Amino acid sequence: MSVCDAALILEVSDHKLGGLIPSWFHLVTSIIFVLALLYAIILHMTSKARRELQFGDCNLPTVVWRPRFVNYDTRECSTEEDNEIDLNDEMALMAWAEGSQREDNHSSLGKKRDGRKAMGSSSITNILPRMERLDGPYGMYATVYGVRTKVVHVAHPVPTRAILTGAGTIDVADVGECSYSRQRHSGRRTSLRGIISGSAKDAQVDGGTQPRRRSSAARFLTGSTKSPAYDHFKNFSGDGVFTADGADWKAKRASVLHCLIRNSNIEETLEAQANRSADCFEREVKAATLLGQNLEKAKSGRPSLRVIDVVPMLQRSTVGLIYRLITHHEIDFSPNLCESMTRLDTYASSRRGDPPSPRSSATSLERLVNSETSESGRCCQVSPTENDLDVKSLLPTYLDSVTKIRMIILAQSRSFWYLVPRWMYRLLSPMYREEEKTMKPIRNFALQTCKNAKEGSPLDLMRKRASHSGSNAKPDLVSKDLLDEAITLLFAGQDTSAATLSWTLHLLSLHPEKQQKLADEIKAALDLSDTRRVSKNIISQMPYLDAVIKESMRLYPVAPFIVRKLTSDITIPNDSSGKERITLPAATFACIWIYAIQRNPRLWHQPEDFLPERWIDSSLRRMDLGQSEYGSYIPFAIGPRNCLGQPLAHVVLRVLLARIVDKFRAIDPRYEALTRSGACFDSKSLRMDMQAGFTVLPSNGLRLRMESRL
Ligand code: HEM
Repeated sequence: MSVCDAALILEVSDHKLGGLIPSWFHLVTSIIFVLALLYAIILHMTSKARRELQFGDCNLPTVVWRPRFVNYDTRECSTEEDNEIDLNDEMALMAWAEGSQREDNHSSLGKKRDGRKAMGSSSITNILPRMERLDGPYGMYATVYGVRTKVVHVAHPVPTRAILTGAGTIDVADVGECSYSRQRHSGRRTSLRGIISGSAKDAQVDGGTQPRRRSSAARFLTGSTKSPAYDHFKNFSGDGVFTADGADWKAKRASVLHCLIRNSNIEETLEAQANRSADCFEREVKAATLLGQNLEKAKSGRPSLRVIDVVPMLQRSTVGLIYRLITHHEIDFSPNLCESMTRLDTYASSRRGDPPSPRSSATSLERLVNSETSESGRCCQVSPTENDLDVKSLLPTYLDSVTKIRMIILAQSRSFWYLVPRWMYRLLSPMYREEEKTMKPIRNFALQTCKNAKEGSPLDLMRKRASHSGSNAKPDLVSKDLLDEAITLLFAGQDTSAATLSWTLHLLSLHPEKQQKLADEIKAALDLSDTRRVSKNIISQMPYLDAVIKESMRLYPVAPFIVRKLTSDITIPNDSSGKERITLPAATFACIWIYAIQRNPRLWHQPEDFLPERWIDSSLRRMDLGQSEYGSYIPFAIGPRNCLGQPLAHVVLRVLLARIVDKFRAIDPRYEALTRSGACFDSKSLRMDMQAGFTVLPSNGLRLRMESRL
């Protein structure tokens, strides 16, 4: 029955009743009718999409997923709850540890989170049990998101390879025996048997004897794209290389690679800059520890354990690194020691009633930090220029804002607003207003970065290339393309490295014996160099360092999932029979759960354990099917849109971690208290939650005691 029919019936009955039905009644009934009709249309579309995924060639268990009417929740940033126990207070910690032993609830600290968890980390951490329950081919399942957006969830290397690189897809034109499109990957190929069975066991490197496709067809391409799955990033990174698509992306990626990564002296620059960032981190940790100890003494008269949150310190040192790399503007972003000491001095004097003497205290702290810092750990403090001051003053709000924007963007993609047109989101959503407010400091910082870029620096070189110069931009103006790229590179270069190092320190603090093993390896390697600076050459002599970083990125890939939209049907063999096929239909979104692939028990032996040895010990290596099947370990993604900064990250992570572990012992006070109390506990229970952003940091920071090794 149409709306007109309904109106006619109402009119007729109204006529019969002699016009007794009031006009508001007509209005209300019509509205109800239209809404019911709309609902029926939505139901029809949703079930059609569901049928497409559930039956036919796709054949996946499918659930309908309703987006939430949520706004971004600022409580995500709150640290109050985790500060319930003062980690600086030894007595409180011991009481907690003893209490935990009695109640066996030592996981409560750092784990007690309410409904907020449901927004982000739980959907990442629960993905494997959900897949297990639904039992689809390769563990895949599908969701209809909103009305008819089809999403396939993947945590297995076979569909992952097919989606991200095009490898392992079946030529649908072939009948009878299956033939497979395959590609070279880092010089090796996966075996057909492995692909068919879906088991990594059989997917060893082979000699490439399987049939190859003769004609060049779209199937050799990846068959997937980022657009429009990443449109909700557009307000953040605009048309930078991360979000651009098609020819624009190709030109931008080529430009960034040319100007930043393939720069002739990038290796030396990177090594020097990474060591400089390590110097800054070291100085900051020492200053914060001393400052905190003095503050505590001034407050209570007794010494404290001095636990510090290392996440913002790592963020400052990594943002300094990427900033210097892309601008050639020499600056470090450590907070001013004098200012901090002045604050402490004023506080102490006000308690004593003395007049404050900021200068003497500031100088003494500076002297103390420098005296405790080895030759290599001293930052060269050049007198700041106006440009330095400008960009330094923007840094604190910049870092707060990038931390927050990660959560806003994720919240938006999981909300109702993701499904409506962008203009509607901009006009009506309070989340958009929050997003805009958060973007202002990010744009200001990136703008200042572009302005400070020196002649010959990567940003300056990009400014002169067609890909980034903008159509009408005057040479002295910053084009939108360049600004977008600066936002992209500053974020991609900083957030990912800081987060990876945070997770690595977190895991090492929960495994002191492995930390010691690493420190011994670093010491042996650095003892051979007179400066104690880490070079690429030294890195190559530290296999355990490499293994620790790999293992930490396996357990905590900082981009826990990535999304693509399929541009053509993707047909792969079904894992149960190998002869049947599954076709993921074009226009479907694929969510590749990197976090879940890298913890998949089908691929990894003791998947939840922190076991760096698995990367070195040949007998352990053999137990990990994931180590030999391409697509099982993908913290940097694979395919044409893999991480562009991977070569940089490789050096930065190793130099920084080696320098940090060489200087400090990272101690988790909770682990220490539980050990001292004699409790029997599993260190996994002390692992931090992940903050719900599109990249993941430890929720509520990472509070450690950084004890000097010297
Ligand atoms: C621990 C360090 C890093 C990790 C784990 C990491 C991880 C990733 C991942 C998983 C992607 C794919 C994202 C997606 O498809 O949604 C990606 C893309 C990207 N990464 Fe990284 N990254 C790291 C460091 C860096 C650094 C240091 C830079 C640059 C200076 C960088 C620049 C980029 C860019 C520009 C892209 C987009 C590439 C494109 O779409 O063509 N990354 N990264």
